Amino acid sequence: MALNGKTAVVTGAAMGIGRSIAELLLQNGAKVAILDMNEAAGQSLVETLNKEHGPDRVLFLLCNVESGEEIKAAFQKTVETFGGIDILVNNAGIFNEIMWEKTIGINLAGCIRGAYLVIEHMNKLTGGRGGVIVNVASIAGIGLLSCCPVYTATKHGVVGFTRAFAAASVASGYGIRMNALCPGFAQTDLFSSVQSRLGQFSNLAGANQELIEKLGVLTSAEVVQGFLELVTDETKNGQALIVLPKEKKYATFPVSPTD
Ligand SMILES: NC(=O)C1=CN([C@@H]2O[C@H](COP(=O)(O)OP(=O)(O)OC[C@H]3O[C@@H](n4cnc5c(N)ncnc54)[C@H](O)[C@@H]3O)[C@@H](O)[C@H]2O)C=CC1
Ligand SMILES: CC/C=C\CC(=O)/C=C/C=C\C=C\C=C\[C@@H](O)[C@@H](O)C/C=C\CCC(=O)O
Repeated sequence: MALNGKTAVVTGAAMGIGRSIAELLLQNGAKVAILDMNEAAGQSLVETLNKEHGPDRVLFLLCNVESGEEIKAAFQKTVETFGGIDILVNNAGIFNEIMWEKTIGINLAGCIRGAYLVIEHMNKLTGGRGGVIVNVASIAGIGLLSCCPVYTATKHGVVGFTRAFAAASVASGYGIRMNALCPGFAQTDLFSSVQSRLGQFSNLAGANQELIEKLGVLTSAEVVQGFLELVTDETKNGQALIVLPKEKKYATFPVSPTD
């Protein structure tokens, strides 16, 4: 899929990894709707991006991904403004083992909510032109992080959802691909706040620090290297792309237990 002239929606894009994804999409000729619950950061980013990329290519929409109504309204506004939705990036996420139900509601349910609500705009069976969804998961969606069982569960959930949705979409003829981006640690506000939000297993902060030192820390700009491949390469569906400071690789999964 060539990006020039396509329309993308990126959740949680006012800052961090989502912001870098929005910038990359704009640099490649796409129009972008930035959805976020941080209105001040979102508005300020749109002013900056309008100056860099010209008017009428970026839209900020206040949206909490915990609300299906707000996501639905934001998608509708995007379609009215840009004429459709070709790409959805479910990026909004939090790290909070103390408020663990909220973590599930945003990281996992928010992703499912976004995907199910964008189907009506993309589904080839109902007049849509197809599209691609990228879910921002984490390496914690492939392996474990013992300091944060809930965060780990949400990201494993996102990877499982991605693989099953991708297969279901092919089997149903929707014309919608879905892939997961799985970065290691990245220098963002979420990363900086981890120590104060560990909750039940805050005793394992030291082990987490050792893992951070072992794996290294990415910049947001480095994280999104590989993102374009998941969007543009039509052969990529149901894939999970791991991004670390020194390598990028696709995750491999065990064969079906029933084979
Ligand atoms: N920073 C890291 O080390 C890693 C982050 N990730 C994932 O990347 C994604 C982005 O994380 P970061 O950029 O690090 O975080 P961040 O905290 O820097 O940015 C997250 C953005 O999402 C927005 N947001 C949060 N809750 C929201 C909600 N309910 N509705 C709408 N917007 C909401 C925030 O306002 C913020 O603009 C998350 O899904 C995170 O789990 C994955 C691997 C590593
Ligand atoms: C603490 C979370 C901070 C930021 C968000 C995030 O998603 C970061 C993920 C970064 C790296 C995850 C690495 C996971 C690696 C595992 O697959 C194993 O290779 C690690 C093996 C043992 C770790 C044992 C332990 O966690 O104590």
